[in-house]
Amino acid sequence: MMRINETFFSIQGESTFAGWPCFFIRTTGCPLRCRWCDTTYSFYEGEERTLDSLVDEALSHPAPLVEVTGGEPFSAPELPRLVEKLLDAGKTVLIETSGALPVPQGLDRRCHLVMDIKPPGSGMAHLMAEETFRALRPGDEIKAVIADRGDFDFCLDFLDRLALPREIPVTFSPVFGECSPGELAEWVLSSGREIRVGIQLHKILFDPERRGV
Ligand SMILES: C[S@@+](CC[C@H](N)C(=O)[O-])C[C@H]1O[C@@H](n2cnc3c(N)ncnc32)[C@H](O)[C@@H]1O
Ligand SMILES: Nc1nc2[nH]cc(C(=O)O)c2c(=O)[nH]1
Ligand code: SF4
Ligand SMILES: [Mg+2]
Repeated sequence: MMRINETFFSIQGESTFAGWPCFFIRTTGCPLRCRWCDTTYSFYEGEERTLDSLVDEALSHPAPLVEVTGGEPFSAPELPRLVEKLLDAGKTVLIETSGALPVPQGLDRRCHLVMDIKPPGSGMAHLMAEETFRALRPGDEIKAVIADRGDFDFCLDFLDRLALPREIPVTFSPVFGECSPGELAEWVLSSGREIRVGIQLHKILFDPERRGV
C-alpha cells in the first residue's frame, strides 16, 4: 500500500517532456517546505492505494508517460516497487524530486529523474548537496525554480561545481506569478549557458488554481 494524494491524466507541464499527455501519481507527504510550493495540499491529504491499482489505472490511459510526483516521492518507501511495476508494464516513468533526498536504494534506473536545485528563494537551499546530484545519469534532468537574480546566480554556481555531462539537460522555470518569465529569459540569454527556459505549461492550458491538472 502507498499513501497517494491524487492521480490525474493531463498534459505534462514541466521538464523536457512538457507537452506530452501524461498520467500523474502524486504521493502524500514532503519533508521540505518550499516558500512558494504550489502543492501544499499534498503534505497531509491522501488515501492508501495498492500498487497494482495504481498500475491498472496507469494502464487505463493509452499514453506511455507516467510521472510520480508529490509531495516528495523519495520519502515513500514503496516507490522502488511501484516504479518497477510501471516499467515492467511498459510505461515510461518520470520521477519529480526535490534534490534534498538521496536516490533510494534499489530504484530501477530505467526511470528518468527530474531533480530540482532549490535555490535560496525557496528557503531550502541548505538542503542541497552536490553528492545527491552526482547520482544523475544520462536520461535524467535538472530543474530549478527561480525567484530572483540571486537564485539564478546560485544555480549557475551549483551547476559549475557539479560539472555534469551535457547529456543531462537543465531547465530553469520562474516562480509562478512572482518572477518575470521574460526577465529570466534575458538572464539565460546573457549568460551564454545551455539552459532551457520552462514555463509551467499546465498553468497556461488550465486554471492555475485547479488541482488535478
Ligand atoms: C510540487 S513539486 C513535487 C515534487 C518534489 N517535491 C519537487 O519539489 O520536485 C513539483 C515541481 O513543482 C515546482 N513548483 C512548485 N511550486 C512552484 C511554483 N510556485 N512555481 C513554479 N514551480 C513550482 C517544484 O519546484 C517542482 O519542480
Ligand atoms: N500538468 C502538470 N504537469 C506537471 N509536471 C510536474 C508537476 C508536479 O506537480 O510535479 C505537474 C503538475 O502538477 N501538473
Ligand atoms: S519539495 Fe516539492 S512538494 Fe515539497 S515543499 Fe518543495 S515544491 Fe513543495
Ligand atoms: Mg504541480
